[in-house]
Amino acid sequence: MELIKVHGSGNDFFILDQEKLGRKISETELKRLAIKVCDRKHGFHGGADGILCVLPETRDDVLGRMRVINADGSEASMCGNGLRTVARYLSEKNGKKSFKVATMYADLEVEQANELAPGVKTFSVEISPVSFSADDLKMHVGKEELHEDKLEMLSGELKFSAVAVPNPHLISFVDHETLVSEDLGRIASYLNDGKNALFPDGVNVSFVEILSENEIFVRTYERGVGYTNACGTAMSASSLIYVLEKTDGKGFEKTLSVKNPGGMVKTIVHRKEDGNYFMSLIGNGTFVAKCTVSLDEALLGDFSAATWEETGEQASYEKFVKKICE
Ligand SMILES: N[C@@H](CCC[C@H](N)C(=O)O)C(=O)O
Repeated sequence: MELIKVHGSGNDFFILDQEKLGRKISETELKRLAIKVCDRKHGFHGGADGILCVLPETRDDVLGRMRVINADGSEASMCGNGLRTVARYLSEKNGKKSFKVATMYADLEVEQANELAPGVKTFSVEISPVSFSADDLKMHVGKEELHEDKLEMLSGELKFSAVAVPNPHLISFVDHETLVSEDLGRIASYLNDGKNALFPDGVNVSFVEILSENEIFVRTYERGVGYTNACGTAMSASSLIYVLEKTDGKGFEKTLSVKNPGGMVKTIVHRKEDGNYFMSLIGNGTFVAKCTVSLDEALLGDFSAATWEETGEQASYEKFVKKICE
């Protein structure tokens, strides 16, 4: 089986192209594969945040389908950082620069963009559909929507907004001290324990610090994963809430820099004529290594005979991160 180790802002994945596998991988195998391969201690080459399974599509403008399997084997409806890497994969496979990728709930527009820095392949992807409704969020907080509201059961101080893009996100604007505190882990691990009444299906939780008018920092604890270097849908959701709550709506169609522990992306928040929102998420789609591993051995967690061939792209990405941190 061929795998490609990829990342978007340090949010890392293995791409598995179902078409190249030769046989259909079963649901049980896919879940088990994600758990085994992604394990940070015993997985393949340091593990990953998830597996991105690429499946064929027959429609002309849709070049493929992306399925997102989190490190714990659960399936997510979307993955923004992952979609950039899948967009790049399908772009190179089909020799096209602009097309659509099917995801669980929508066919999303993707296109190659100007490189963020020399040697850093960059893609822009659509993040949508957007919903604030408790039903779509599978949220039970006694309110239909959450917009900068307190949730006393989580914190006496913090205010939260909730939005599905379409995976669920809970967002709080905080000061720097709170951003780096243990509060994020405490709140997010409780909300993702599978037992709590507020988000029984879990939720991605982000703390956001406003750095300047056009710059925010987003730190995320992901459902099904834990702390990540970055979460693309969280950065898009945070950008939307930022524009709605902190710019009096003046931030639409403006490019925002979104810093994260793994690097930086750009976002643009759009409002359509029908009043609906969508975001453009622009950032790296880095291929770290091309790998081969036997599926049967991977399912047993045995990677002793696997191969790992670095592409050399990571060096350019690290140079880019060094520059933005100066
Ligand atoms: N890292 C992703 C989101 C992956 C899915 C998430 N953990 C969930 O369960 O919703 C991103 O870049 O958006």
